[in-house]
Amino acid sequence: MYTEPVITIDGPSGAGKGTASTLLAKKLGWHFLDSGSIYRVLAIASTHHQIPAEDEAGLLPLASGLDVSFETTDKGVRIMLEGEDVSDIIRTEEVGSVASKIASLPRVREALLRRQRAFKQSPGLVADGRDMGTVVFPEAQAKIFLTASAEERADRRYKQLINKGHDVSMPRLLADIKARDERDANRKVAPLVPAKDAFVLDSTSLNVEQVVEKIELFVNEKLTQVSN
Ligand SMILES: Nc1ncnc2c1ncn2[C@@H]1O[C@H](COP(=O)(O)OP(=O)(O)OP(=O)(O)O)[C@@H](O)[C@H]1O
Ligand SMILES: Nc1ccn([C@@H]2O[C@H](COP(=O)(O)O)[C@@H](O)[C@H]2O)c(=O)n1
Repeated sequence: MYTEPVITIDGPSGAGKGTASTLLAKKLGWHFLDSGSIYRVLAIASTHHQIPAEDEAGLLPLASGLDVSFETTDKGVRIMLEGEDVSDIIRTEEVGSVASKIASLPRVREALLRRQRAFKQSPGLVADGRDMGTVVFPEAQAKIFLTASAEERADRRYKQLINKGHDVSMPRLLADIKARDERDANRKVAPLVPAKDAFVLDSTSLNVEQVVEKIELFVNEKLTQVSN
């Protein structure tokens, strides 16, 4: 039976997954799923509704009925929560940290599965996250696990946030990233691990173009194997 092709790019925060996935999806003309943004939006919604990040039963209805939409505008894709544009505020490390606490709750993850799988549409999907290749799209034709040292990732995030006018402290950022890595990698459900059949790519000393080039080589090889 025909099924739309999927490329997954998983890895820790700041490894460059979103950057590489967006470029790849654009080149292929495929859809793109930034699954982390869904956890981040849920983190904002939990704050709006005053539900603590540990309250799984309280968060469950919020996760199941999350009123999030992705709207394409002149300023790129805007992420809307309950009609409000949250594209910028979801990017802070504080929101990432709450998202990572919420993401450790098994029933919340389960409730978000269908929403993520709905992104798999013709002509294909590039999906970025932590468990895209292991849990959400285990059938994906090409799986990449993109990583980089924590110091390099913190440095990239620092520059990104400073450019957006945020006030950030580098030692705090590095500590937050390490804490998030630890939580994501050690949770019981869908931990941050490379899929068995993933291409593991360390981008610490690679620029964006080099990363995309290596991913494209791997993807082309995989997609050719599938079509033969
Ligand atoms: N290879 C690279 N070299 C230098 N900077 C990079 C590289 N890849 C991405 N960046 C920059 O690092 C920052 C973080 O990248 P990006 O948002 O793609 O990471 P991510 O893995 O998707 O993070 P998260 O999972 O937290 O969303 C961005 O400012 C991006 O431009
Ligand atoms: N597939 C995913 C994607 C994300 N998470 C959790 O959300 C946090 C924020 O993700 P970003 O990619 O936007 O940084 C992340 O730290 C994870 O805890 C996830 O569990 N699964």
